[in-house]
Amino acid sequence: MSGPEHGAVDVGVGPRTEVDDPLVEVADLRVGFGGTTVLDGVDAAIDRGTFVGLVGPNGAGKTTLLRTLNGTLTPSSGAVTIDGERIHDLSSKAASRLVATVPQDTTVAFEFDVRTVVEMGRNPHRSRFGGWSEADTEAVARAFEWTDTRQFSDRGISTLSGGERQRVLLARALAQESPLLLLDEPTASLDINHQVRTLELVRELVARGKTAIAAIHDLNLAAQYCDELLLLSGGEVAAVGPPESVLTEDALGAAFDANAVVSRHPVTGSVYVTALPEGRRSDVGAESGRVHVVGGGGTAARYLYVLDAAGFEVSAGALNEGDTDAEAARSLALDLVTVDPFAGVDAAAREAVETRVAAADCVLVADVEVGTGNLPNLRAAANADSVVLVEERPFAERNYVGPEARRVYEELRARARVVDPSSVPAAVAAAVEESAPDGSTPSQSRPT
Ligand SMILES: Nc1ncnc2c1ncn2[C@@H]1O[C@H](COP(=O)(O)OP(=O)(O)OP(=O)(O)O)[C@@H](O)[C@H]1O
Repeated sequence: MSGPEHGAVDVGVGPRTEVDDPLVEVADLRVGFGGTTVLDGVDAAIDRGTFVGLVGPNGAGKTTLLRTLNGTLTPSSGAVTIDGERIHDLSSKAASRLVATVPQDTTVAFEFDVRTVVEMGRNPHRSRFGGWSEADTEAVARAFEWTDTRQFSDRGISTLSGGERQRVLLARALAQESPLLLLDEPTASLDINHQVRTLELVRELVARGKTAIAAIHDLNLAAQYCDELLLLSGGEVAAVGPPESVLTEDALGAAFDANAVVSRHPVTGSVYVTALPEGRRSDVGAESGRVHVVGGGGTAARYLYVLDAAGFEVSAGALNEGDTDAEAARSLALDLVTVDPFAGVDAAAREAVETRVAAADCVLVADVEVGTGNLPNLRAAANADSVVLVEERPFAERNYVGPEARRVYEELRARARVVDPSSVPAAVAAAVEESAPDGSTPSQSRPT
């Protein structure tokens, strides 16, 4: 496989072995436990300087593949070659000079202090009686700095939180200075800030020539950060290639048995997967009826995607120009009412919103802040003739700007149906059906 910077890539689905400059080659790998085959004929070739995301459902074999790549598990047949060396023929020290691993389980068997744990990353480079070199000191210092863990260096490893421990084990792996870095769920216990920092760091290391393979459950993070994805399903490679060629609705349906809509993220531009509730896959693209969505600040973007993909005629607004939800609506070519940022909803925009609300078979109010900018939208929703759905958030947690905002929102909520986020598409479908009784067709034409 090759990263974007490596020129032409084959975007076809299915295992590929033709790459420009492979660091890792996996040939017909079979791995089993007892009588059960877990990896069944896996082929892969991974270019230097590529960040590959290993994705797939629980039990697909991602961890097993990583543990076979680093030599911990021995395959029943097939081979793993890293930098021209068959990994299973090497001593564990020689293998550790080629591959470093950040494991999923961050438990460390003994109570070491953090500095000692990070320094262990240098063991593969040191001779039995060799002292501590300048290169060792520098590698450890860099690893601390990159992972923002120096402040833990004197603490016992077991006193750290799961996320802090994960960063320390990343530091140990970086101190190892191997050309290949394996990460098993590197963001699983990290807060959102450290998730992004960790993946940005991996990207930076990859830009400097390292090759990284990470098992990542979050398909959207994987799509955003990885050059290529390898989708494992039932121990086989179901698809491999750039994220947009791997994360297709059909491939996700087959591998995860999931009802998913694939679109583009309005801010990052990467492929974006939204899981739909069970049982609605057959309705993708098949729904009809008009839905007006009140959102703002990114609260509504995913509903705009999901409802549009389901086939509804969706309008949105009024939203500030440049707002994340406005961008999402625009990228989907939805019927959008916008106002200039901070200008407020003027009379023309209010009328445009009221026209759309009146024409809608259902109005959906996303988890918005209740403030001056949104009041005309919320008033229009409160006066709608059709079913109004409000995404639930406890009153106490809402941010009201003034008593009028609270009054309008309470009025709205008193007449609206409260829905939880996972049931929005189903609730909209039911609401639209109610507004078109006896099989009549819900409205389809756009208000002008
Ligand atoms: N030591 C073992 N003994 C027996 N079976 C095992 C062992 N390790 C893994 N398995 C089985 O192999 C299959 C693949 O497991 P693996 O951990 O590689 O999947 P995974 O894709 O990483 O899953 P997850 O997403 O849940 O972490 C599973 O069915 C698992 O139960």
